[in-house]
Amino acid sequence: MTEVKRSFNTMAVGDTQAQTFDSLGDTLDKSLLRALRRMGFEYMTPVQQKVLAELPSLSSDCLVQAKTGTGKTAAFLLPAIQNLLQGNQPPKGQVGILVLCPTRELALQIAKECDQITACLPSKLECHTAFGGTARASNLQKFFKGTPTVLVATPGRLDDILSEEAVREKFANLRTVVLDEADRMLDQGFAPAIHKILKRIPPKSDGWQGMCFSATIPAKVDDVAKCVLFPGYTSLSTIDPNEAPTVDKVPQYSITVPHVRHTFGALFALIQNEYKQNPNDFKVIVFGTTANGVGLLHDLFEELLPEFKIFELHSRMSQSTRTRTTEEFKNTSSGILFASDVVGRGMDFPNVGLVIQAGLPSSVEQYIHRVGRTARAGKDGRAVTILFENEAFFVSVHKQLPIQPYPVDIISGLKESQAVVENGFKSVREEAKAKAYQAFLGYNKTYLKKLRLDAKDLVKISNEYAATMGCLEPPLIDKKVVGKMGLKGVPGLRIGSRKAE
Ligand SMILES: Nc1ncnc2c1ncn2[C@@H]1O[C@H](COP(=O)(O)OP(=O)(O)OP(=O)(O)O)[C@@H](O)[C@H]1O
Repeated sequence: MTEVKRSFNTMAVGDTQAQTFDSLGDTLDKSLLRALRRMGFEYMTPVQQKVLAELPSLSSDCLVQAKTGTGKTAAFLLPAIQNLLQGNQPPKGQVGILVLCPTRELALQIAKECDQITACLPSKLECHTAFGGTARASNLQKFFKGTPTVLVATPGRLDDILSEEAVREKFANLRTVVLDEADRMLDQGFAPAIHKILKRIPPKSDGWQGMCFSATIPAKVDDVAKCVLFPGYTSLSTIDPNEAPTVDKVPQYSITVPHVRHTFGALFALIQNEYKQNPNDFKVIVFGTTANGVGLLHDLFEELLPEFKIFELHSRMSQSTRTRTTEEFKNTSSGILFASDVVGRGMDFPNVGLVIQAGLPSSVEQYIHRVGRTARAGKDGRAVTILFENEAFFVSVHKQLPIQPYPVDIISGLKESQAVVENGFKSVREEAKAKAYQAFLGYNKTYLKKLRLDAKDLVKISNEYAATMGCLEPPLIDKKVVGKMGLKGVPGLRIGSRKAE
């Protein structure tokens, strides 16, 4: 196999010059070094250098923060695997390293990197995955038949399979637990599953190593992280507290359009303008706010931009299609991916040159992680966020983000681009529009205060959004859904079943 040199040698750790992995002959097993060379990893990235040099021992507990796309995956896999190789292998068939991460796509990506890192070991070190959307029974059968020394899992499925005693027994000799995207793993969404998992694996007092990694570590995560870290754990960061938390190499811009309906036209004009400036290997991710909103953008832009390869990735797709599309977009040299936050964190799509966020990001952390899908592994990238007036507070509130107004005038040409968009919408299915309309209402309902809107205004702008899509009247919404959204009695909604239409 040829060696591809993908070097981070320009990235020093503070004042220290980047070092080669080969200089770690005393720390890392020769087979791991050989595999790293094969992967094209010659120099350590700052976070890899810090972890491998500054951890008191390879099995020490740690909380590690480093910017997106700077090699955190290898930074946790290498010490954990090396620790096993130093005589700490669990008995055959037992799980030694458990990695928890938020999405299925990320679990597969981490498992792939683990396989690459262990590829030159004299005997195979198996890495298994466990995540939802796949056949539970056949997955478990593979797990029991094989020797899953490493398991990369999402919390829901792991919690589910740990209800079986035979599965729990596989964890009796655990050496390391990693929380990748630790802040996400410990937030309200995942924390209940994580706590249940922690009750079902051996207690922390058994001495397993805890490792928490993320590009964003809010102060409060420190408290929660303690459930996997012993007091006195090592805290490492490659980010200066006065520095912007996003990758320095990414110029970040925003475009504020007067009304939400202009978001489509602005996105169309922006893509065209960016393509004009950088036509070679034009590889872009456009993040939308909801899965159905992303589905709609995908359907629309497939009509509007037939000359581009268009992809979509969101939670309303089957797992097999998600996995296939992830691989295709990883391997393509150009194309536009319309995505929801299922790929907002951790995913490594090589050579994405531009990230666009259409609509309000759900949090500043989410913004930072999405921007981090570009400028990875030392490459360049750009990021543009399109907001409508009520959403523009995002830029003024988060002054730590180096966001500038987009340097090209998109607004004065909006009329023409809107006309093209409205024409494109004629070919989009009514069902896709209705779903996007409902998702738009639901998403923005949770941000009413920040958007400085009341429920009545929200329905009004949602109906304008529907009109832009070419809906002659607002799509019907089920009475139950309206109740769940807390919009009962708000004027302007059309209540009823779409099935009956
Ligand atoms: N030492 C290295 N030399 C060259 N390339 C590297 C090195 N370490 C990692 N990479 C590459 O850099 C890219 C980003 O790595 P990785 O996905 O681990 O980043 P990350 O810090 O975990 O990002 P995120 O915060 O988005 O999860 C990957 O393509 C990976 O193969």
